[in-house]
Amino acid sequence: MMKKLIAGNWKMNGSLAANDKLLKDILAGMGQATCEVAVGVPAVYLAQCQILLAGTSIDLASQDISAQESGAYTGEISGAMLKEFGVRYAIVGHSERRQYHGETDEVVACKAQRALKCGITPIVCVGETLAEREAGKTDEVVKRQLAAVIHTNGHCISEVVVAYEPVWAIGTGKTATPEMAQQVHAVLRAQLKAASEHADCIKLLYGGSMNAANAAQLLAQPDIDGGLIGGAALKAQDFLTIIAAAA
Ligand SMILES: O=C(CO)COP(=O)(O)O
Repeated sequence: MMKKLIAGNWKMNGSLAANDKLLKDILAGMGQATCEVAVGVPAVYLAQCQILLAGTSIDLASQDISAQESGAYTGEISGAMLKEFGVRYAIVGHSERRQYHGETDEVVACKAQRALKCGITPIVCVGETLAEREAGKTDEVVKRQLAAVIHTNGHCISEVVVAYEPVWAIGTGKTATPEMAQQVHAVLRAQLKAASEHADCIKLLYGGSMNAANAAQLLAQPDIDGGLIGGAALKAQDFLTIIAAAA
C-alpha cells in the first residue's frame, strides 16, 4: 500500500525562533513515522529549515515555484534555486495564490511542469469555492483545474501529488465531511486513471481545516492518501497527532 503523505503548509507564518522550536518539537515527538512528512515553509526560511531537517525523515516543501527557468522575473524563485535548499515538494496553485495573485489553471500547470523538470514533486492544489459548490459545480471546477495540469504534463502526471482543498474549508474550521471529500477524490482519481495507468500510485491529499480531531476519519477514506495542513501544522502536538493518524 502506498505511504500516506502529511504535508504542513505554514503559509506566511513563522520566525527564526518559532521555526526552530516547532521543528525541534515535531522531531522530538515523531519517532519513526510510518508515513511521509513534509513542511512547506516561507522561502526565506528554507535555508534555516534545510539545516534543521538535514538527516531527518521530514522533507522540505516550498509554497510556490516560478514557472520560469531564470532571468528577469523580480521576486520569483526558480526550481533550481529551490533544489539548492533541498526542496523535495513545491505547493502549486494553492487557492490563496489563485485568488490573491491571479494564478490561472495554465500558470499552475506550467509551474507543475517546471517543478517536475527540476526534480521537485509539485503538490497541485484544486478546489471549489462555496459559490461553486452551492451551484453544483464542484466536479466541473476541480476537473477543469486538474485537466490543465494533465494536458501540460502528459505522462509525467503520474509524478505529481494532487491536493483537494475546498476553498470554503480553508482556515474556516469547516471541514468537508469524510464522505464529501472522498466523493471528490474519487472523481479526481477517475480523471487521473483516464490519463495514466499509474493513477493508483498518485497521492491525493485532502486539505481544509484538517486537524487532530478529524484527521483519522478523513485519512481512512479509500482515496485520501494524506493531508495538506495549514493551521494545525503550526502546533507541534496537533501535527504529530495527524502524523500518527496517517500511520
Ligand atoms: O490551505 C490549507 C493548506 O494548504 C489548509 O489550511 P487550514 O488547515 O488552515 O484550513
